[in-house]
Amino acid sequence: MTTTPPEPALRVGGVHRSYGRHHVLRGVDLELPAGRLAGVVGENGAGKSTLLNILAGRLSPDAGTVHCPGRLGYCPQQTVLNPAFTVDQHLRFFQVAYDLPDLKRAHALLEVLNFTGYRRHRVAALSGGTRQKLNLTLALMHDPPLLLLDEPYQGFDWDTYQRFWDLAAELRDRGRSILVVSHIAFDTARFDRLWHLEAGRLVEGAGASAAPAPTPAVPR
Ligand SMILES: Nc1ncnc2c1ncn2[C@@H]1O[C@H](COP(=O)(O)OP(=O)(O)OP(=O)(O)O)[C@@H](O)[C@H]1O
Repeated sequence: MTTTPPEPALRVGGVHRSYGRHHVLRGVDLELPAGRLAGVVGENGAGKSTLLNILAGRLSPDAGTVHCPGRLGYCPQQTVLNPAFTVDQHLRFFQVAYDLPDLKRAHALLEVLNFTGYRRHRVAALSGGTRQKLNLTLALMHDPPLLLLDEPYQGFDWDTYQRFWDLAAELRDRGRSILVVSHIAFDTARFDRLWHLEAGRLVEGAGASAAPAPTPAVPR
């Protein structure tokens, strides 16, 4: 009896994207199986956010295909939060948008990321790191099979940075696929696969922007 290999969570082929005459992506190919934690690193301006926007369906490629059979969670580099609303109100809006029966998972994520105490605080009054915790929670709270995370640990303190990686490992172990995009990758050993976005294409391996875990590797 032959068994069909499981469908990858994400399959990308020959993606090109230009802004005017600036040809940013020049044939990106990528396949992400279920239950993998993968990274894309690249210098500032390499096209990482452009790629993630295309994968998330927020931007059209000029050419190429993106196949993603399930739901996805997208954590954008720029938080899309309303400063006038509280953390709880954001959770409620996204509960409706995701059609979730309850907020159990969202509240568990608040605990994991250690910001339950801010539930009634308005976004305007939150620190940058706490806003990013909310940004990440909104991307994860519906527990999708594929996560696209753009600079997800920006602004995190050391403890939260560690909590982020524990959470990512737990999601991976539950079969979720995670693609983390960053201009710099400490702790490269945490990734099952790592690509470098270079001259508009993905090159497998650490590449110039990746650094082995320095001591101390504290993100700022
Ligand atoms: N809307 C736009 N119009 C014109 N050029 C753009 C636009 N968005 C991005 N670019 C350009 O495309 C290139 C890639 O940008 P992108 O934001 O994807 O890079 P990045 O790798 O995510 O950078 P960073 O690490 O600084 O976030 C840059 O040169 C940028 O100036």
